[in-house]
Amino acid sequence: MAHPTPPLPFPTRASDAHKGDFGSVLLIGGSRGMAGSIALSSMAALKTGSGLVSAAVPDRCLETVASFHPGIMTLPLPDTDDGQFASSATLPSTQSLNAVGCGPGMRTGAGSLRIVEALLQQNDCMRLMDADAINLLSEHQLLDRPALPRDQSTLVLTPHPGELARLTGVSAGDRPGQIAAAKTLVEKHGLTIVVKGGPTVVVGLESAADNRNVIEHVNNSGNPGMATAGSGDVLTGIITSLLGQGLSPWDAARLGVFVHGLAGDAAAAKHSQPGMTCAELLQSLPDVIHSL
Ligand SMILES: NC(=O)C1=CN([C@@H]2O[C@H](COP(=O)(O)OP(=O)(O)OC[C@H]3O[C@@H](n4cnc5c(N)ncnc54)[C@H](O)[C@@H]3O)[C@@H](O)[C@H]2O)[C@@H](O)CC1
Ligand SMILES: Nc1ncnc2c1ncn2[C@@H]1O[C@H](COP(=O)(O)OP(=O)(O)O)[C@@H](O)[C@H]1O
Ligand SMILES: [Mg+2]
Repeated sequence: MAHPTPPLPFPTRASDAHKGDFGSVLLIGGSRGMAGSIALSSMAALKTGSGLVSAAVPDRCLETVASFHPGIMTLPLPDTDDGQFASSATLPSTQSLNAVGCGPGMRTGAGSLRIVEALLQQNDCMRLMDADAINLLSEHQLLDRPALPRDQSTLVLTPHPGELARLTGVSAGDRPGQIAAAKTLVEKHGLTIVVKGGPTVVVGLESAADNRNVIEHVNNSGNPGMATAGSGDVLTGIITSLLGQGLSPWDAARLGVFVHGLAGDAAAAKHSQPGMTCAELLQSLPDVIHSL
């Protein structure tokens, strides 16, 4: 069946390519009770082409996350008795990484705060913040801190309307107001924001370096069957994977939401909108990439 046109082609592979050509990415998050979230992100990164995928998780979640997929490498960080990052947890070195995705299922304790604060400083690395990483930006007004590096053009945020309401103060029901508030943040910090929903809108800068023109892109794939737990965690992995494969934040965000929506459409066609879950969304990724 014909599908909508992708905003750009999916990265292709040279015949002599090796895994180092497709990026090493790190997903940070999860907590006891929400280990599935970061596992979903990690599996989505693997299924959209990342060469190497590691998940940094609270120590006691390691076996759970590792057992979801044999391709996921795991990195245990110190944790609290209730299974979230402890205040002694630090951001792993980003030096050998091509992209980092942070936030799903992480909760918002002291360790998570430390990690997000450190990640904000790493503007030489492609980064995505979702879910609790965004909630920490809101709770502690981290984007307003004087120590924030001015250039955040390597940062992508993927809030759902509830998270964007916390970040901007504009209520989740006011879609035009939310998009306008996202544009203001983009203009101020140079970052890219994926305003999730039906349809998802990507807001970014025309040219991150020297041009402050804010532009938007409305995604044309996806369906309400995707309003199911874990859908957004899958998107986190997809966009992080594409960032790690060398796409710009603007391209990774646009292609990522397109592929995610297309996988949602394939999952709904096979399993129905009410019947599809994040598992079918994830499983559909290889087929839809094949169809591009
Ligand atoms: N398997 C897992 O471990 C899962 C873990 N998850 C994690 O659970 C934590 C909490 O995330 P949630 O997103 O559930 O909780 P939130 O409290 O952030 O979001 C839910 C609230 O946001 C508002 N909201 C969300 N979407 C909206 C929309 N389209 N229109 C209007 N209002 C909207 C509503 O007020 C809703 O009650 C995060 O860390 C997340 O990553 C979820 O991703 C679900 C799956
Ligand atoms: N009505 C809808 N139409 C299209 N896509 C939707 C719809 N509702 C939700 N989605 C998509 O599903 C995902 C939900 O993300 P999120 O709320 O973060 O889920 P979770 O945190 O449970 O993983 C987003 O990518 C969003 O765009
Ligand atoms: Mg989410």
